[in-house]
Amino acid sequence: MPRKVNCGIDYDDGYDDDFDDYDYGYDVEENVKEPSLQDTIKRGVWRCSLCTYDNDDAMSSCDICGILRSPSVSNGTYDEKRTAPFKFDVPSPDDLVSNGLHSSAQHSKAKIFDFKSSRAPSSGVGKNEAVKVLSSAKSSDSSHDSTGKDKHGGIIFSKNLEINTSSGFKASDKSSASMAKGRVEDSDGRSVSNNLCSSGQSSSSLMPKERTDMVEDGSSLTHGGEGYLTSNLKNMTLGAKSGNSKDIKANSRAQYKPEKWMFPEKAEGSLTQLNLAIVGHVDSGKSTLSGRLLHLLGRISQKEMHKYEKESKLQGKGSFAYAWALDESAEERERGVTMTVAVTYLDSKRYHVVVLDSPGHKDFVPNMITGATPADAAILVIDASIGSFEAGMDGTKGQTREHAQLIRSFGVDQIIVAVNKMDAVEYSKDRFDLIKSQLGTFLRSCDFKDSSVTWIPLSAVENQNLVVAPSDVRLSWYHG
Ligand SMILES: Nc1nc2c(ncn2[C@@H]2O[C@H](COP(=O)(O)OP(=O)(O)OP(=O)(O)O)[C@@H](O)[C@H]2O)c(=O)[nH]1
Repeated sequence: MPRKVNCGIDYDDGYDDDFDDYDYGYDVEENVKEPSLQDTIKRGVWRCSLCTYDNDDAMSSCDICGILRSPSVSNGTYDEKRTAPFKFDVPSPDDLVSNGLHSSAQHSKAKIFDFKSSRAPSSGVGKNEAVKVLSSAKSSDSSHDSTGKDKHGGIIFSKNLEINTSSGFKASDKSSASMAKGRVEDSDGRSVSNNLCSSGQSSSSLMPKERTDMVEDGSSLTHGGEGYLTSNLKNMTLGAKSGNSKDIKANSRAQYKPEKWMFPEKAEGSLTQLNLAIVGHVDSGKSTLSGRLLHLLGRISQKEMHKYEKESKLQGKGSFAYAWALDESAEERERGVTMTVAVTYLDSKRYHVVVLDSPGHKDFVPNMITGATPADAAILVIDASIGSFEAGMDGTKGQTREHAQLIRSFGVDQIIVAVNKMDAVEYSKDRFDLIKSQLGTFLRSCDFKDSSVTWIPLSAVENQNLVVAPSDVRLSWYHG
């Protein structure tokens, strides 16, 4: 179940109390009679057919669960006979929420990415900041401008990444809102991913895709890599996700065609949602990278960052300051380990990028599966340090392998490999090339095409190759 990461907006209601973050103006009174349906209709609200929340008449979808308002409810009138036509042989309302409504614009044009961007939330995902996925998995109960040139990778979000999407992920405005996701047991996830790599079948032969390359500048989508990290998201395109015979849910989704009224009217200028999973072995720096990007792109203010730095230092975990923006729970912060999928977003001119920061620890693979399933694209974060990359590639314990397999099984066929912590290996080209060679072979066995993988050497801690070209001379061999 997703939970928003609370960064960016301070819900100060003007009263100097301790509850500014949560004060929605609802004073609890005892013995207050529940308003009847008729009462709510008169008040200019409509009641959600799923969760029964009384929404303001102006809302086109439920503020709590995201279910669309039935077209039969209009102009303040309510036709009781015509409630939402959910049938048992079609996905439930929860499926609609979890599948997402915005990403379902499968034929939508791909647009150029620009991260200089706005802080305004898109209509697609609620007005708050972010969500954090709290899986019900049992384990969680335990204790700028891009001008890429080179042929390697890119500054992290930039060129050459074509995103295919068939799913979405609608984050409701309320933290408590349930974002129902299918619960996938660990064993299932593992067997699916294992089968994936052993199938040896080409995804394209199994699931012909409608893939529409609509990069506005018409630039090539061939990979090899160019630019810094953010510049590699600029050329993303949206189409149908590429699947595989073992694809977890592509088939079931493909069979179902939502009716027209189920899609909210897309306001002019509204953004298309793109779900970006951040995955990788434990401690590879996923949260630090995500936090750094949020900060660099203006989603975390300087003031908030100071707060995280101060608090993390006080707990003797100064190096986790950026990760704290994503890892919010006391336990996650104390252990320095992400346990649930943190969800936040970045807005570009065209896309509302929902960032799904996944846990890397093997105990939390079920959480990763639950939270990252709707991914349209992924950043696979690698720890370049000696021994750490090797640990992630370990056949039985390495989550680099497992996450790559899982992401592919979710239908994601384009990834950015963020070779992080390059500072720890003196930005060595040899180390980068070795990682690229070994991991590249494995990714190929998972049915990732070379042309769909972008490689970027970077350092989240030293802010190298994230949103601008690297300044450290030791990375001069990289021509991003
Ligand atoms: N030297 C160096 N350390 C880094 C870098 N990025 C992250 N780290 C450190 O790596 C440690 C783990 O970082 P996290 O961001 O928590 O890693 P994670 O992948 O999110 O961890 P899990 O979600 O628990 O798997 C922290 O001490 C970070 O400071 C980097 O670029 N260079």
